[in-house]
Amino acid sequence: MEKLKIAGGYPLKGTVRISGAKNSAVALIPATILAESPVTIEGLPHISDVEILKDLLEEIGGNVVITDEEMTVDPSTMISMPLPNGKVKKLRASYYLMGAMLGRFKKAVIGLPGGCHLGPRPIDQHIKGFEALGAQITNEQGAIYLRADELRGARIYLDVVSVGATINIMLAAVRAKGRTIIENAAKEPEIIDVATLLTNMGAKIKGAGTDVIRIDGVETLHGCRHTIIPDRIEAGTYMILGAAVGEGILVDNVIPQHLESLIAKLREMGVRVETGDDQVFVDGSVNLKAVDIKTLVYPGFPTDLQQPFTTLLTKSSGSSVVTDTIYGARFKHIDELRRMNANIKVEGRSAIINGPVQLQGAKVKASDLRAGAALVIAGLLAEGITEVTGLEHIDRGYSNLVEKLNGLGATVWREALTKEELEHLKNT
Ligand SMILES: CC(=O)N[C@H]1[C@@H](OP(=O)(O)OP(=O)(O)OC[C@H]2O[C@@H](n3ccc(=O)[nH]c3=O)[C@H](O)[C@@H]2O)O[C@H](CO)[C@@H](O)[C@@H]1O
Ligand SMILES: C=C(OP(=O)(O)O)C(=O)O
Repeated sequence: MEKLKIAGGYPLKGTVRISGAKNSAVALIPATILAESPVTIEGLPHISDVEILKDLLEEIGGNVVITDEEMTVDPSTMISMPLPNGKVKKLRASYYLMGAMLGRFKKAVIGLPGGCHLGPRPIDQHIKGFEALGAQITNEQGAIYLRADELRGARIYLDVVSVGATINIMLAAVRAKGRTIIENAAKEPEIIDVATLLTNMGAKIKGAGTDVIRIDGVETLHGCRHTIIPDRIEAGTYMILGAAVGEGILVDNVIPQHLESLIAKLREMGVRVETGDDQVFVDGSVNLKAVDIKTLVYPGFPTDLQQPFTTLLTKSSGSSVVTDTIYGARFKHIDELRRMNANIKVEGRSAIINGPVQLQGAKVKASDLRAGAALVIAGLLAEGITEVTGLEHIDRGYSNLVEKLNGLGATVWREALTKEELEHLKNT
């Protein structure tokens, strides 16, 4: 196991290129199960979620080849192998195996998903959708058993706007008989990306990106080639970092429209942000004003940027309030930021940040992926050396992090944990 060491307190500048979106990749890869011939996905991020999904597709008999940023999946030899335990527990998106295997094989056994611990993360809306399509579902010892004689299109109203449920229902419904209508669907760009892949595979989908999606089921789906959209959360993380320690950072390969809520907030703080067709320039060498943020479903401020943004607010003058309406307990990074001298209080679903403070280097632990991003930015802002453990979380979602940061002039490196540190981590 390793830790990340960061020599903080130095300004960064230069260009960083954003990788393909994690939250698209982790749905596109399971979607390949639905095809009858090979599918190639381009622009893959180098992240552990992708590696685990590759292994899971191989476990069910798929032939998967990855060369750098491209994955080709031949799904023709796949079978509906039960996956009740093991690697499915390591990521959230293993729930997409349910929709895809139900769509193709009309049966699946998938262990309940893992992913970031952000408080309760139920999948009742996924189950409600599959049942409406005609599946019988039971939960036995932590695994979901799904079976259908046939899938029939249905009108499904989501009680909660859910990215995962919207995509999962879409995955099953493309192979159902007749029309499915998903109402109160989520509108995140990753949903459009998955619908684009499925459409290129021969599916009939209208309305992805709006809150009503119509799917007309088809008999077969075929292979195709697809390029993943840029990761708006990775891009947003580097934009926040640019505002925190940047003296001019160009974030390249980004769709600026996907980040309008963040751009508006950065400008409200006084940060200079300029947008091009597929680039965003951020200059943070200014005094930052305190602002409030409230996370919302897309196109509102993304919950996945809340934690990194909290770090930025430690540098701004005044009192800022961050409210997470999606995950009310997504504040595990706060205790670690406090160790680094941040002045933050948590009250219910909100964190109140008083700034500016000069963060100090410390030994901290990432409890989840974006907590990790928050601590890395804190380490770059802090005086002295910061050591971040819990890298397995960061590796789930940040492609080539060390290389990208050092490319901007940072001094960041990975180091093996000592025996004492390993022992200490086991006991905490
Ligand atoms: C792999 C992936 O794409 N992960 C993203 C996805 O997670 P995920 O798809 O798990 O998140 P959802 O959009 O489903 O969750 C949104 C809210 O709905 C609730 N809910 C969800 C499903 C359900 O059946 N019942 C229910 O009550 C959740 O507890 C949460 O409060 O969207 C989240 C919200 O933008 C992001 O933080 C995650 O990065
Ligand atoms: C919460 C996240 O991921 P996941 O849903 O995969 O746990 C995230 O990407 O911030």
